[in-house]
Order: sequence, then structure tokens, then C-alpha cells
Amino acid sequence: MEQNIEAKAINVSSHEDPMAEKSEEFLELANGCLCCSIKDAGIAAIEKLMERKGAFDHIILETTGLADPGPIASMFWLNEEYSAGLRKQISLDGVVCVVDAAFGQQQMEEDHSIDGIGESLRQIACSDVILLNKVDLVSNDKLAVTEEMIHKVNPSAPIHRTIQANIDLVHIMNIDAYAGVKQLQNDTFKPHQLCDASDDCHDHICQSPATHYELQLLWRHDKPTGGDHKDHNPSLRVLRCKGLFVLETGEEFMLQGVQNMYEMTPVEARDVVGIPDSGKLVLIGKGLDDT
Ligand SMILES: Nc1nc2c(ncn2[C@@H]2O[C@H](COP(=O)(O)OP(=O)(O)OP(=O)(O)O)[C@@H](O)[C@H]2O)c(=O)[nH]1
Repeated sequence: MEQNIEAKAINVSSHEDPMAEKSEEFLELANGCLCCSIKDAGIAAIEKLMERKGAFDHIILETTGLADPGPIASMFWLNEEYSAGLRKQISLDGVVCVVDAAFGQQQMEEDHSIDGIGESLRQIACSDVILLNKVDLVSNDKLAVTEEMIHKVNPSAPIHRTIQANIDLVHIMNIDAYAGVKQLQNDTFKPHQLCDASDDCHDHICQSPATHYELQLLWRHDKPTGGDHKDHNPSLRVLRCKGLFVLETGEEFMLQGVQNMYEMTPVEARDVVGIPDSGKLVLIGKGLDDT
């Protein structure tokens, strides 16, 4: 299934599939803006398909080159709003970004000059796995430079060099990059562990070990300095965060975050892409130097 989600309509049919019968689903986006419309339209289209055709093994959503993956990822990242009915069956596995080895470096350089965080950098920052594709077309030196630039933007995503995007699927599917979310589906999940800036739920999550730090960073745009002083930076943006907090008691909590939405869960699965082995917080975004 493929969606051209920047078009005015969403097409969730498969043109190649001769068995596809009349499965065309064209959905008008209310205002043509993906980030504002897909929350309802995209989920609705997938739900409709699932009702008619049963659950899918995987749904691969390919955005066009200019998409900002943050809002899309946070929408598919299961939260309370989406955890009823069919929506319960959809969860976000991970975000994969394909960087063109021939032009990626130039694109990143240009995008650094656009408010320091142009689209290519946002896409890399929000990714859990990166494919550096077309490596047959450039020198090893250029590859190394491009990899270094990618790594600076996103130190936690593994980078795979590919030709024709050829890669073993184990690296890009079932990667569980948003692990912890599955716990939302069982009865022991405590509500309000997954919050965003619009939620009036800060009081509920204050037991969370890292909450104070996150509140400052994600919502107040203050760099925590360790003392009472707070370094306010309105242009500070966290696009993606992951981390492992180890309490003195030995309890471990995993942090997952997309933009200003985050979740803390007790560690169950260690085998998660991008989660450090020992206590560490990885913040990917803008204005975070020296934080
Ligand atoms: N030499 C070489 N060519 C490639 C490789 N991958 C894709 N191509 C070719 O590059 C051309 C453009 O393909 P892409 O860059 O993948 O284009 P696309 O995916 O439509 O681009 P988007 O609009 O960004 O999605 C096609 O002719 C591909 O066959 C590669 O690894 N090596």
C-alpha cells in the first residue's frame, strides 16, 4: 500500500495488484495540508481498508521528499485518542529515511542555512534508521563526509550504505523503535504517561523520574542548567528524544519522544533500535548545544 500523502487526495490502492478489485480509496484532504489533515483522513483510510480487507502485516507509508515526519510519526504513535477499536491495531514501528549519497551532503548544507533546520535535517533527525543510498555513485571520502554530517544531526540512528536501496528487511522492519508503546494496549497501562503540550496533564506525570527535565526542555524551551537559573531559548526544539534512565533502586525507564510528545515506560525490551545500553539521554533537535 502506498500513499502520496502530500497530494490533495490520498490513494490507498495498489496499482500493481491485479487482485486489488475495486479497492480504490480516494480521500479528500480538508485543506490540502498533510500535517493538519492526515490525523483524521489518513487514519480513516487505513481503518476503512482494514475493515474491508482484514488487518495488514505491515503498512509502509512513503512520504514525498518535502514531508515533515514529526507530526506524522506522532500521530501514528499510539496514544489514548487512538487506542480504541481498529486504531488499537496500528502502532508505529519506526521511521526510515533514505539519504541520496550523491546529493545528500549539498541538501543538508543548504538546509542548515534555512533556520538551521530545513526539511532534510528534520527528516534525518526524526529517523530511527537511515539508508545512505546510491553509494556506487560517489567516492568513499564523500560517503564518509556525508555519514559524519548525518551522524551529527542524528547520533542514535544506524546508517546503512545501500545500492538501489537494497537492504535486509530486518534492519528496517519490526525494529520496535517506539517500543514501550505496546504497553498502552494492556490493562496495566497508566493513563497520561503519553502526553503532549496541549494536554493539561502535567500533574499526572510528575512522578516520572525525568519529568522535570523534560518539561523544561520540551515545553518551556528552557535549557536546564543544574541550578535555579534557566537558560530560555525560544528557538530550542526537540524533534526526537530517546533515553534510558536508571534509578538508584535499579529500576530502568525508557524514554521515547517525538517533538513535544513523550512517553516514559519501565524497561521490558532491551532490543530496541537507538536505546542506549546504560543510562543516557539522546536529544535530537535545534538549539541544544551545551544542554
Ligand atoms: N546508480 C544508482 N542509481 C540508483 C540507485 N537507487 C536508485 N537509482 C536510480 O536513480 C533514479 C532516481 O531514483 P530515486 O532517486 O530513487 O528517485 P525517487 O525515489 O523517485 O525519488 P523521490 O522523489 O525522492 O522519492 C532511478 O533511475 C533509479 O533507478 C543506486 O543506488 N545507484
